[in-house]
Amino acid sequence: MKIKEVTLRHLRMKLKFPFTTSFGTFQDRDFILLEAKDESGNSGWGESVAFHSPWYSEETMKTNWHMLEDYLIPALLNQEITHPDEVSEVFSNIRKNNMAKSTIEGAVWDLYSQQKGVSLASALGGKKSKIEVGISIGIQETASDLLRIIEKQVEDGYKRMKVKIKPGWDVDVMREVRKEFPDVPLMADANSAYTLKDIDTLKALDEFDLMMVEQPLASDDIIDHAKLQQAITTPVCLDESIHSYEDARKAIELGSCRIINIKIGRVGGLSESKRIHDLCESHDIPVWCGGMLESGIGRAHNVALTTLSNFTMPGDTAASSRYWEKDIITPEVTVTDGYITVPDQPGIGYEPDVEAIEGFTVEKKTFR
Ligand SMILES: O=C(O)CCC(=O)c1ccccc1C(=O)O
Ligand SMILES: [Mg+2]
Repeated sequence: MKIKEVTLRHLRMKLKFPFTTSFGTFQDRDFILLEAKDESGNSGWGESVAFHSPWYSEETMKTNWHMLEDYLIPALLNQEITHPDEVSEVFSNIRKNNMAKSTIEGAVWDLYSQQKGVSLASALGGKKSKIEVGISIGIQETASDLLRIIEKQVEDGYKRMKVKIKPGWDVDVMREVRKEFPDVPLMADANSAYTLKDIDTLKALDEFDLMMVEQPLASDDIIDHAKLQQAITTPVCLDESIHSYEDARKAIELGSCRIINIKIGRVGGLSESKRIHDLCESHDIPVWCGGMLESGIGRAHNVALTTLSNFTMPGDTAASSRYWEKDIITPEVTVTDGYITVPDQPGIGYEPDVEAIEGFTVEKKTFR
């Protein structure tokens, strides 16, 4: 296969509800959508999960646009590719910028599976026909607001509740949640809001029988997390700290976590996600698929990845309607009794809604 043409679009979509984490609040979602065309004129789609601002990681929508326009697209255009795993070789002399790389690699995976006539899920080696999903709930004004939201999500069937925490919104809040929902599968995500000085607070979370605490310490750390994991009974899950197979290998070797959240963009694409998945599987480390407030395109890639066997814990890939008044794929991603049915059509399995995409487009550029 050869990529003959790439179109970048800057989209701006309004989130239904503001989403607050320990590092800031998201209201609008600005992101890049990438369409790659092969020699037969088929289109493959990829989404950059980089945010407008460098809060979650150093990458932003603009750094991704720059990397794609000036390095990644020129490197890949007209190159003969027989398998998407080769994309990372084409980019091997370009350091990091994983979310930018993943944007175009995802589109190549979509094209590849269309050409093979199989779903992206089965091209990746996934076997599940439905996947179990949970939901991530941002920091609220009051604990009672949080409790009402959890009540609604439990009613809607979501399989586990993830509550965002930060200093001052942690132990007391989790205690209230546990009191009202003693049996609900529950976890907390700190997005790096703590240090080892807060060890007593983090130890106090052990009382709530959490499935895990996600990324409590620094976004680039695996040493202190290993110390923390020694000191608490709640399993530590790493998100921000894992950018590659090598990071995962070292974290497992050090005992920095017992669970890993895989985000396709953060690790540079689906091929690397699969390698991390396989490594974790061989070490009995369960994985789950994280979310980045994606539109339908990124969401479809997450659904496909989650069909791999070691995705044994519910991920953050909730229904399109949780985020958007109108998504950019048809059908939208829907959740029934906590499950998403995996599409079996070739490629990502959802149809990009080009009219809706054009409606959200702020800027567009085509490269040949
Ligand atoms: O619903 C989602 O897409 C996941 C929401 C979420 O938890 C999140 C959202 C923005 C940035 C980081 C994270 C995270 O998983 O840490
Ligand atoms: Mg997280």
